[in-house]
Amino acid sequence: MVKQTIQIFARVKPTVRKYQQGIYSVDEDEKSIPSLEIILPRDLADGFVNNKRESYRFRFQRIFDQDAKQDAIFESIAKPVAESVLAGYNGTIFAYGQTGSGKTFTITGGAEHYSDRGIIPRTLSYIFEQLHKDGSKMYTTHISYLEIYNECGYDLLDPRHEASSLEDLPKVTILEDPDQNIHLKNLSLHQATTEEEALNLLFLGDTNRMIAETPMNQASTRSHCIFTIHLTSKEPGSATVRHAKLHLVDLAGSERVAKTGVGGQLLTEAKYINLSLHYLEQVIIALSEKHRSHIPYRNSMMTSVLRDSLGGNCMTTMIATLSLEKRNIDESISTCRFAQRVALIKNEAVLNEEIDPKLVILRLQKELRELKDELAVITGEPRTEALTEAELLQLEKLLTSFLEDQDPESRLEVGADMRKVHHCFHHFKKLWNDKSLGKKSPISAEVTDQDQVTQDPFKGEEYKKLQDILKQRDNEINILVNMLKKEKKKSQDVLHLSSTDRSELRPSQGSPLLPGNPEDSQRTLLSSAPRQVQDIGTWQHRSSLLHKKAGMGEEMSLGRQEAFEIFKRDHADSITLEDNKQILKQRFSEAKTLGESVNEARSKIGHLKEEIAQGHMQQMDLGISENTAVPSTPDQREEKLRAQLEEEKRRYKTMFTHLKALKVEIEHLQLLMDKAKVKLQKEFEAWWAEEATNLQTNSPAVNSHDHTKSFPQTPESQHEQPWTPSNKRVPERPTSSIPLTGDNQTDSDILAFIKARQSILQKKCLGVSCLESQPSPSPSPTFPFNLFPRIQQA
Ligand SMILES: Nc1ncnc2c1ncn2[C@@H]1O[C@H](COP(=O)(O)OP(=O)(O)OP(=O)(O)O)[C@@H](O)[C@H]1O
Repeated sequence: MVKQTIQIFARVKPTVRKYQQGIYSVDEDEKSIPSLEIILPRDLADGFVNNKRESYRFRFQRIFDQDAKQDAIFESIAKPVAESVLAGYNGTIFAYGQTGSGKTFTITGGAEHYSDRGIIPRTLSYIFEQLHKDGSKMYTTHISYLEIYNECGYDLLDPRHEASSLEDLPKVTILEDPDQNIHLKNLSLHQATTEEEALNLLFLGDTNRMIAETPMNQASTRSHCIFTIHLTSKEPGSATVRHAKLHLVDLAGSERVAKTGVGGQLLTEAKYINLSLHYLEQVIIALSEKHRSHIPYRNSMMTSVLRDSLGGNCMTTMIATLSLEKRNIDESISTCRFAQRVALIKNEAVLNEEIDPKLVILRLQKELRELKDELAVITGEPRTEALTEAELLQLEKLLTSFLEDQDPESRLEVGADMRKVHHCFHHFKKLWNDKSLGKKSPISAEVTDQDQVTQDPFKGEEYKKLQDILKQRDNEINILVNMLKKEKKKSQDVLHLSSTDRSELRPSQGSPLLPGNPEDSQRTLLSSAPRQVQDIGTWQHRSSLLHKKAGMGEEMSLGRQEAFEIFKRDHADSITLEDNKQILKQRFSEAKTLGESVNEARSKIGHLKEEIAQGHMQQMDLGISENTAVPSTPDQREEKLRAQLEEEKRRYKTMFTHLKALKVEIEHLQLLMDKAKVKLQKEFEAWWAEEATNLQTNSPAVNSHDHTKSFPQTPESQHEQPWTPSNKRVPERPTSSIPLTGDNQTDSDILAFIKARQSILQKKCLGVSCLESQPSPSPSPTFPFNLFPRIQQA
């Protein structure tokens, strides 16, 4: 058992103005416990009661200041927890802090750069690396991903549901057994045999979370997410199985108080934005107070799920995320106070071991059999059913070893089963009879089987019967072999077909290791044939899921497509997308070159082996023709070849390891890009819908169903006749004719597109030459909509 208090760490998010003067200081003197001092600025302090303290000091295991990178966070915080999980203990890491303080960034990571990977992907990578290295145990890994919103649990990984809102996801409920163990009904567990499979699950869950969120339920802000890695390990031959769970928790934003209109007074506890965080705090308070017998875990779903992590069987770590800007000082102090309380909680982690249930069942079955036999002997009701073939075989073995044993003291143990006892007697009788027959006619021992057949008509019949059975078995075996051959051919065809499909996807594919187009094929890099089939499946599934989720399944009209292209081009994320695309291309070309070298090394190894084998053959031939002994020590040439072979193998191994690492990076980058694409699509859809609604309410052209009404197209005409919701001049003064269809949806699509194009053109115009021709352009002269909010903000 390991007794440990919950470890607390602080992480300060980079502020816009780096290190705001005098707001906080970090004391990380090696001799003392690291502490964070938050200093209330004078003006802020003045506003409160007179005896208000001006600075607060909080102690943490470690404080990560603004420049701390994700790899440092993983090394110091997550790696030790992952190690305990690998050893068989439960672990939890949870991030707590106000909205926007960096919880998601710390737990999952940022979507912009590969180096921004958070604790979850890095932990998965570390765990799979360790599992791969440790050949002494058999491991199985499962993943689950739970979201809790408004006291309801949702399964983010359910493969049958393609959610468009949170309610579409399967609801997860809590069940408690008599031993007070919590079970989550409806939460699916997915086996992941590789890091890649586990990352795909993380990606699926994150996409579900993003798609399901609505403006009312800003998923990451208002909900809690628990990503769990379930690890089972067993030593070969051992009956003991170890189970360990690692919860990686991204809590909802912790801003606990809202400002009321009256004097900015803080609201009371009853007005917590997030009730379950309030209950979490109550559990923490109860646990940190001595002599409290009742801990109110059951008050909320989140505390019930995390029951073991808080004061139970778990190694738990908390990361307090802080956004230390002037306006966030209250929240930051409150987060630190919460952490100080958490640090008082003691956990007792034990190894979760149990005997393999399958072995227990086998043992109990054997015991039951023996007891039944004994009972039958005692009650005088012997069992009448015939012994099974397996039982007879086992008995024959026992008899043979008993008879062959020269020790006069040896015993024949057949248990309390009368059928077996009878069988033994029968066997002995037969032996006895055979022996006495043998004594009577010693010649009989020399008689051949065939002779016996002709001599004894009864035995001849048996012999024929046996021959028939043998023939029958031969036929059966032939049929089965044919079937097997057919199956093998079928599976080879499937593999061949899939790799052909794949090569069609990749126009410039040169070798199985070298996919041609980075955009759609790196994911399968390096995989062997059966894996490739599986990879394609995963990728196609994910890709179609994505497209369906983002509404890309429906065909876009040309106008909408054009608007989407413009939206995409001008979107703030497009630079990141482009950057990642470039990095991806670069990585892919590195992988391609490396793949070529790996292939080269592989064929070189093959050639060297062949040369060595040929050398051997020549020596053997020589030995045979000259009738001399083959030299037992290798000659110089062979030694040289062997040295080259070793060198080539080393080179191959190094390059292969590098290639594997590149593959992981490429896949991660692709996940990031996929995610960014979904986000973009989603934002576009939202914007499009909003524009369409606005147009429907504002435009008389649509409302009146006048098919001949039209819309201005050129920026020039716009400048002459500005269109605003109030003057609605456009339909009255058409400058070009765009016929509308009369169908509300279609018309609003057309109108929204035209508006979008106008706005873009206008922006371009404002940005370049029109500034010169227009004496005083208004910042948003004609367009009533906020077309690209991000651009305008920028
Ligand atoms: N350490 C950091 N370095 C760089 N960027 C960061 C860091 N921490 C947070 N950010 C950025 O700040 C923004 C808000 O962070 P994040 O979404 O992680 O906050 P959060 O606490 O999870 O908020 P919420 O409660 O709404 O989920 C994101 O754009 C994120 O990329």
